[in-house]
Amino acid sequence: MSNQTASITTGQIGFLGAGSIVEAMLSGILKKGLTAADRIFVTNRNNSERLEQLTDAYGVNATTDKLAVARASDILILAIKPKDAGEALLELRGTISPNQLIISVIAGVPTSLIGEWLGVDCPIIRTMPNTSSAVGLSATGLSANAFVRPEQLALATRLFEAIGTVHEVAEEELDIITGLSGSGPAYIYYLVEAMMGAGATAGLDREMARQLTLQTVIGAAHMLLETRAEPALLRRQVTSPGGTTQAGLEVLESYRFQEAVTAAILRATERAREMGAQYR
Ligand SMILES: NC(=O)C1=CN([C@@H]2O[C@H](COP(=O)(O)OP(=O)(O)OC[C@H]3O[C@@H](n4cnc5c(N)ncnc54)[C@H](O)[C@@H]3O)[C@@H](O)[C@H]2O)C=CC1
Ligand SMILES: O=C(O)[C@@H]1CCC=N1
Repeated sequence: MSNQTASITTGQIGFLGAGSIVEAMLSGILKKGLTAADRIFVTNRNNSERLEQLTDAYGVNATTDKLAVARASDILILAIKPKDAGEALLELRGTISPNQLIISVIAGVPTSLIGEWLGVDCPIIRTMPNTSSAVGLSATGLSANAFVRPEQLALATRLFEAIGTVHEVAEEELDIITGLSGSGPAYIYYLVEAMMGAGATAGLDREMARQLTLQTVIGAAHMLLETRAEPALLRRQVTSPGGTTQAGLEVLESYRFQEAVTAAILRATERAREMGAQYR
């Protein structure tokens, strides 16, 4: 089966911001053939070395002329930090027309505030992908404001479906999605760091500990997907009474592992809400 998807737009796609999430999205979008690299324009605050790096790696166009990119983009993807959003979008005031589609990946910042900064009633789709976009495995949530037409929502959905799964949600839920699956890859990497480190500390070759850990994570994810069984049931199937897993889980429980993970996700969600309010 081909990995390629038909091109989703003949127009120009601009990225305001050229950081980690943009690189992950570019990589996924181009791998899937969603559009030609020469239809993509990337811009950032003033780091021309970074722009050159993206041009070399992906063949996209890059410029520090943000206003030109904003004006010429049929789809403008906002990928700047929440703290920079106000300044950056106020700079674009007067350049955006209601015919353009704005897609934001900015954590915490509501569509109402983006529209206010841009000074125009335009279609805005707020999204929360994650960096697994680079390998076509993002878990993305998205929500459209009242100006988005059905075909624009369909286009954005196709764009994110090409780099992972998509859930359309109420806008308030995006803050939870930010804490859960936007930040989520970092929690998994943190666990993997600990597992690999423990394997090596206990005496395994580091590369072998890495391979065993990764295969364990992939295997567990596939078990959850393919059997559709509850994680608690799959956990019990691994846990022989009085055995090694029970001994290990008891230690995790003594460190309140589940409480820690729950608190982390709730705190990240709260932080998304704080950022939306803090930077307005
Ligand atoms: N990194 C991640 O896993 C994810 C990040 N996000 C969101 O994406 C946004 C970007 O995050 P990262 O890529 O991680 O950040 P980053 O720090 O790697 O990149 C930010 C980019 O914005 C540019 N920038 C700053 N001010 C600007 C301005 N005034 N005009 C134009 N460009 C400007 C910077 O030059 C840089 O290229 C954030 O709002 C974040 O919440 C969303 C999903 C996942
Ligand atoms: O850490 C952050 O704020 C961003 C949003 C989700 C992932 N990274």
